[in-house]
Amino acid sequence: MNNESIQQEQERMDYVISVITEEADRLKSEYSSKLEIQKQLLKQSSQIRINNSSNEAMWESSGELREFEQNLTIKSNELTQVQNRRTILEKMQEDPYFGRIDYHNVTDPEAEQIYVGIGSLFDNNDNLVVDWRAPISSLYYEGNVGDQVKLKIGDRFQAFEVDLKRQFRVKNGEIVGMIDTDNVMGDPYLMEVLEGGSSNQMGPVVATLQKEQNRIVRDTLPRNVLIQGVAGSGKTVVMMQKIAYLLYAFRAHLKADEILLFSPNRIFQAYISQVLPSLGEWDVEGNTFSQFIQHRVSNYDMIPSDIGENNKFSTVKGSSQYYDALERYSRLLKKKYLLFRDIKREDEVLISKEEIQQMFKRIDSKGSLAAKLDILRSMLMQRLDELKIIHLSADWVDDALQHYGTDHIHQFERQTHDIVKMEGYLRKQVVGDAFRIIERRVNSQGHIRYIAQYLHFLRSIPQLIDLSSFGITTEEWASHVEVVLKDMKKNRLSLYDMTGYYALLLQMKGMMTQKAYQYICIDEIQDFTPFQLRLLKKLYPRARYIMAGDLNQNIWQNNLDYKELERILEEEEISRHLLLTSYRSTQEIMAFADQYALLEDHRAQPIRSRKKPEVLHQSHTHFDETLKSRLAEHIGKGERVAFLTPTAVGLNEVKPFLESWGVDHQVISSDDSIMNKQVVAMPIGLAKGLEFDVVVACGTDAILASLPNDGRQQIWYTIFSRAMHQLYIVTTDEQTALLKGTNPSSYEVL
Ligand SMILES: Nc1ncnc2c1ncn2[C@@H]1O[C@H](COP(=O)(O)OP(=O)(O)OP(=O)(O)O)[C@@H](O)[C@H]1O
Repeated sequence: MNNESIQQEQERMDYVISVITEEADRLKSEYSSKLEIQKQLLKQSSQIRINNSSNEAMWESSGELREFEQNLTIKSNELTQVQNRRTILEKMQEDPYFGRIDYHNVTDPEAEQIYVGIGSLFDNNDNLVVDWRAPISSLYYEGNVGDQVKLKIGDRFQAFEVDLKRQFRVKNGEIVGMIDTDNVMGDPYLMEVLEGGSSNQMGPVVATLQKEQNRIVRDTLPRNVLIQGVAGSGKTVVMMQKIAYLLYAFRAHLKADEILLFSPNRIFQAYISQVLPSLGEWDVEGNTFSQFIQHRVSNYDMIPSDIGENNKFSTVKGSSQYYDALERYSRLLKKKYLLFRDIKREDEVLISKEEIQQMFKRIDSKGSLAAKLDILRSMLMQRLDELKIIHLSADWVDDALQHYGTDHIHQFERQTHDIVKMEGYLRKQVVGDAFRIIERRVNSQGHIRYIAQYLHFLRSIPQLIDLSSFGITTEEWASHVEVVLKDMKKNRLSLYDMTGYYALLLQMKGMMTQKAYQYICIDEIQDFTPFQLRLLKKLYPRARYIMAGDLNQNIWQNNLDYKELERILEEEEISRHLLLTSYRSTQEIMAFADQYALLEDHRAQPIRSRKKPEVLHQSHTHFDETLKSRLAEHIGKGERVAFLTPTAVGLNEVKPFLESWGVDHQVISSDDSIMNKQVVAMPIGLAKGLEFDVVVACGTDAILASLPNDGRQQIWYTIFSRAMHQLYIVTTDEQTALLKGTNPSSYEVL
């Protein structure tokens, strides 16, 4: 590339930056004046009062208030839009675009040119920068020089030929690298990005998004999408870019808060939290499934769980059979087994549970259990109205009247000028006050013993599910229910029971008000149980599902297979993609890790090479010194190092080493930690989806032996594939079971 072209490109970039700065300055003052208006409106809103001097005045003033509130919402949306655009412009001032494409329409030889960046920019009618998500920008991702690419522009397909593909590397508005790429060279900037260091936060990947990834990002037709792929193949990257793409492509109909994104844990959630904002998309709701359920069952604490603690009981509770059992049980509840409690005023039974049971039986409803319970609720409210009339002359009302303050009585007297009427009013008030709380309880179905009902459901499981197919005897199940009961008494529930309990609540209470998400995006889908997914489908039946996962990383042994997934999504179309190129780890790391992969056809195709993984035996005398000196080298280069163990128990082996070494480090053993140190130690359950420059895989054979056989390979595969550049494996001794069956030429022994 000659200096003249670099200079020309820099001149153009300088001009583009000046246009960006102009728009940014204009928006700055627009923002200030809009903010001022907003403040004024807020001030006014606090002064508005509903005029209730007459019905007419009340209607009029409440209409005004509504109009005022609408206006306020519009203004606040405008303010957010301006602010979002300002943030994008701020980023573009530093790095206005990353690519240029020269092309022509095959039916028209006139040459065209676009510059592609994270946002669009216009100078009068000139499109100085095209958003990476615009249809024409696909040429940057799909086209190599000389290629013909068919694109759907508007509603028709057109074919384009790429004449030039230029990539820029820009720092603070200066072009520091510029390359014209062709088919032969591949993507040199991609290699540069991949050779770079890892970070505490994932960034957007728009400049080097690959063709196969771009296709998935832009494929919006199918209702449901499943992105499968080997570790580090960019499943998360694609999912995040796809969300940003959807928000651009359907901006007229889709708002960011209509997308719900599930992450495997909160540490990962923090890791990806900046990707969408840096693409100009805020407000996508992120959640872990545990948080999602805990938020809905707030009266219980969730018992934390670790890999290997999942036992045969959780397998049952995560299964589709358990969900079927719950639905059958709910149908049975329409006829019998519902557990009610008396409706009482203090100690006095107003409506006994037997009476409620009779009322429920009398309801002839063809609808759901929830609908039948809703009818019951109305009947109970009616009954309470009758009881209120009866209670007007009750002794307890007489007693209450004795204790009424004289001021209160005088006030009524003044209003009525009639002693008999006054007493009537007072009695109504006393009864009304006493019944209000009872009515509220009935309204929220407080007469149903939900917790007891869930326990009853648990106890009924042997009649509803063939437990022997899960290797469980009826006696074992019964003693397990006792354990759950003990936990419930301490206000604790496992994720599995909390989910089951919530699903049963939904059957009884109906769907309650659920937000209408248009898209549910699930990363690490293999970590979900069939039960959890059926619950989500029940909650959001009309949502489209975008899912990413890798069965080789099924460390929780949740028994989800993709056939089951189709059934759960009710045979709706699922567009499947398989990504095999590994962008994260080197060829040597993946060659080693692949020996632990269960799926034959999911073999990684890495594109970088470095050193083979190195094995260190703890029993060797120089173990400590060797490991320390190796790691010190990495740390000196600014690389991030993670000690990863199969379970939290494994951390006990790592801690003494790190403490005696004295290196600044962080031991992460719970989901709510913030990862911020260069050296960390954590169990793999918390490192799902993360990556580090260097991984030290630790875990003695004793820990391994405590894990169920089935999940071990997936655990090791997941641990090894977190490493980008270098992998160390620490074993207890030379005869370790861990390396049995692996090819000795795939690693070095230190
Ligand atoms: N096209 C790309 N350009 C640059 N980097 C990429 C690209 N695709 C993926 N990467 C990088 O590869 C790494 C792995 O990506 P990502 O985490 O999305 O993979 P994954 O398939 O979700 O992995 P896992 O299943 O192990 O969680 C990240 O550092 C990501 O930034």
